[in-house]
Amino acid sequence: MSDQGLRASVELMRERGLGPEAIRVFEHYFHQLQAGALGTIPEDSIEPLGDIQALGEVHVSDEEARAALSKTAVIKLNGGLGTGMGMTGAKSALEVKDGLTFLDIIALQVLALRERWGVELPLVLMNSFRTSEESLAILEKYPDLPVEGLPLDFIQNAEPKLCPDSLMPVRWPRDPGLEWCPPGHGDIYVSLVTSGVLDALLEKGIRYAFLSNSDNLGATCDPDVAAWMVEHGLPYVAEVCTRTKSDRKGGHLAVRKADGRIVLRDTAMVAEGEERFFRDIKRHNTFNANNVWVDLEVLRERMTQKEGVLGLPIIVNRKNVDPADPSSPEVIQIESAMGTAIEVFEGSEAILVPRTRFRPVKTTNDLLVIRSDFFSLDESYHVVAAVEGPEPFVDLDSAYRFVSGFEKRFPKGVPSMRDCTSLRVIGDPVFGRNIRCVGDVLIDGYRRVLDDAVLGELPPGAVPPVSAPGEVRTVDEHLRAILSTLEPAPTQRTPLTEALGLVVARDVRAEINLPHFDNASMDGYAVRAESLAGAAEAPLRLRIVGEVAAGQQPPFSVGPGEAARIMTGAPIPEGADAVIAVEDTDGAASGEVECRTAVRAGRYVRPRGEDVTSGSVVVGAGSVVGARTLALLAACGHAEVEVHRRPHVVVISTGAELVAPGEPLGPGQIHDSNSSMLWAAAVGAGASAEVRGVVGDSEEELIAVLDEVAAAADVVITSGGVSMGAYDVVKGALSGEGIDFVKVAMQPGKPQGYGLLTGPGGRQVPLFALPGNPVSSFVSFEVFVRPALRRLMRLTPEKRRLRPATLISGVDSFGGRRQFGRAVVSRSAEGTLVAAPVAGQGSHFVADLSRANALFVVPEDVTELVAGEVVDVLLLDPEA
Ligand SMILES: Nc1nc2c(c(=O)[nH]1)N[C@H]1C(S)=C(S)[C@@H](COP(=O)(O)OP(=O)(O)OC[C@H]3O[C@@H](n4cnc5c(N)ncnc54)[C@H](O)[C@@H]3O)O[C@H]1N2
Ligand code: MOO
Repeated sequence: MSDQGLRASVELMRERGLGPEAIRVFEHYFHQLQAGALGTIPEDSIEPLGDIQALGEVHVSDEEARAALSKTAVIKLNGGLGTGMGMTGAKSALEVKDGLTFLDIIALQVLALRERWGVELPLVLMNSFRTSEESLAILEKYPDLPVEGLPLDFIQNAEPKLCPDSLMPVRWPRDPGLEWCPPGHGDIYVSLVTSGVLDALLEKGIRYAFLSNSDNLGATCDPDVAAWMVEHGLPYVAEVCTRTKSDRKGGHLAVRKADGRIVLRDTAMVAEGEERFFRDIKRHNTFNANNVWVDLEVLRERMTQKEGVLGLPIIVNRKNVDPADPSSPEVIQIESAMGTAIEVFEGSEAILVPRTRFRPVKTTNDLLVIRSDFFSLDESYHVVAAVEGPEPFVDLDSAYRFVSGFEKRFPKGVPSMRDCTSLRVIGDPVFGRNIRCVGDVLIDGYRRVLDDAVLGELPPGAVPPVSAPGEVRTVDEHLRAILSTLEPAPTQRTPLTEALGLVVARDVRAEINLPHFDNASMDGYAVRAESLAGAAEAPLRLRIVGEVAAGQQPPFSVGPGEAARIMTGAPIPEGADAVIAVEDTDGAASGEVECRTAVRAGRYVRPRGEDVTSGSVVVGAGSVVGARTLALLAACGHAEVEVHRRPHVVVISTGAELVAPGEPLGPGQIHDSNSSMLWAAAVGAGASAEVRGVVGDSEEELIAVLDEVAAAADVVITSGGVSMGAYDVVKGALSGEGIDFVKVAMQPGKPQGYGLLTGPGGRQVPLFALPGNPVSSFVSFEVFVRPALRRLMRLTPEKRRLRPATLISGVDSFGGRRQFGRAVVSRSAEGTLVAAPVAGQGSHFVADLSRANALFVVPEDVTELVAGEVVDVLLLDPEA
């Protein structure tokens, strides 16, 4: 790697008009990147943060508060585009509450604070070039907002995205705007200098700045924190909140052993293999709320000293040049995080604040809760909960993920959530006006929810119309919930022999004719048909002018009275229009050949384009690649075909009792049979699969393994650890990680977990947590995982066909659960199917499972079937 990449980048930055500080900072990080810096913070270099000041215990007089606020400015990070919610403009322009956008609320919060405390309290946005105009237009509504001598915003710097190998600036002519990225929010310190805002603030006597994200409505400029900072003469204060299981992925503060300074370790800064320490919420028990207070004088001094290079830890972010297109080339974005500046200042402190100061709106689930009556805006435009207790948990289906889909489905406002503990929506119903959610609500499969509906509240003894979380789901509800999260896998050009069983993503056209040229279908002699007129009555002799074998191009032509010896597949020579088979001649190799029959023109000639004409569609989108398709594609000369990518499944078994087959059994131990079984079932369904092995009963170990596999797996299947036992590790580790644990009204397979695991770079990986009993695991695979894999591969039908079969013996079943029994199904003499249930129907009978070739289905409302009754069966093996 040479400095060529750096020179080219700097050149581009100059052309774009970026200032010397921005370029110096880029150079600084570029050299670090070249030197292989990863910006990681190893666990053994830090100690947990330890005891810190809690905001609740800070006592500040009104005078101190006013004094502190009078020297403070509010700066909002406002470059976010809300791409995660399908937005393309400024995220803060989204209407979030009572018809107000984030920016309206921010402006009103600031104006209210000014009035309450009689202070100037400037508000400044750090925009990107894409958010500035739209944001300032919203703030125009507030003529009193601007403060003399200060702009309402400044624009953050930009830098080129780099090619990972050459470190050259990436070129993306399709959309050159995507060749640039902001250098992370750590750039705020540089941009404050380059924009002149830092000097302007200090000139006005503003000494402190409160920095926070504009999508965090809890981040109000709290006078108590300001006063505490002033009282203790602190250069820098970071707000942290107590960490819960659902904050395992948020960055945390820690103390660096080497110099005792506080450092921030964000997700991207975790050393390989150390995820489990990072996620250990007992060890690192607070997270960084990204609300930061800085002494601007100290900042200026430091920036001057360091010529604008604050030296924040580098973050090497790997993305695709077009973030919306995962198949676009990978790039490196050099970034830094605002909060890491904590390590730069001697004497920085952290303060523990209530979670109400961390209320970001990252998803439309968050948006629903904020918009609802669970929260209201008080007279200072602070977001306050209208009722006590935890916020409702909301999980909307994928149709609501983008703001556009969300607005369309709540055209008359969001439901009342004051009395709601959870709301899950499966499917994509449109909600009417004035709807109330009470308790736990699950909406599944509705087309619309009517005006004035009360959801979840039922008179005593009534049967719920839909099941609520924690209660029992039907098999169909659970499958629908799973499938609603899945879309066909991205397409990929794939070599022929790797495409077997995959679905063709776009029509394939022939670029040549088949046959490619007129050729012989018999060994014999190429002739002009007219030369042999009359040969049937008396043999005729033709002069042999040459010979042509398959693979040759004849350099001669065949005239009247002439013949050329020809082999099957060889091109017909010019002049000839038919072939006489060698059997109808004397077989001479040279001189003259005696022909004993006449031939019509075209006889034994396979004309060019007879099979396939160039330009025609030979394999249509949607067809499944099999041996015959491969023959055709290969014949047409295609080495690759564009198909939906084969999903890669990783299988993990859990349980301390498990040992691998081949290992001796200790007391209480059993062999792991689910790993091999689920691996084979996945491969049988068309996926590629790998066995990751056994994880014992440690949550930390499981999380570490999942962190690792989430980087490459397309689907993860775990078995075991999902029921009610004391060591149910999967349920323990993954509840609150996006995985839902439910009971499904089926037997076997009642306890089930499913959800999307978040991997590196926000990759969403479907995870199935199947029950441990071997038969339960197998049946769960058949009923839930196989259809899901088929959806990813775009194979149809997703579910196995049900066929009628006559039971040859009776069976009992639980009422209220759909039973999937195991049976041997065969054909009767009349050709109908008969099903013989295997003897062992318990969830642990592996031998009877292996004997069976079908599952039979006993519906939920049936408790007994007698011999001779007809049941639906799913045949597990293809019929010959
Ligand atoms: N009190 C309750 N207990 C159980 C309930 C319940 O509702 N309340 N549900 C039962 C049902 S139904 C099932 S199914 C199982 C599911 O159990 P887990 O998923 O938690 O699985 P484990 O407890 O880890 O194991 C169950 C069983 O399967 C054996 N096993 C586990 N993994 C493997 C493997 N890889 N290869 C072979 N065998 C395996 C394990 O040794 C246990 O015997 O819970 C019931 N309990
Ligand atoms: O429902 Mo469990 O799955 O009986 O074995």
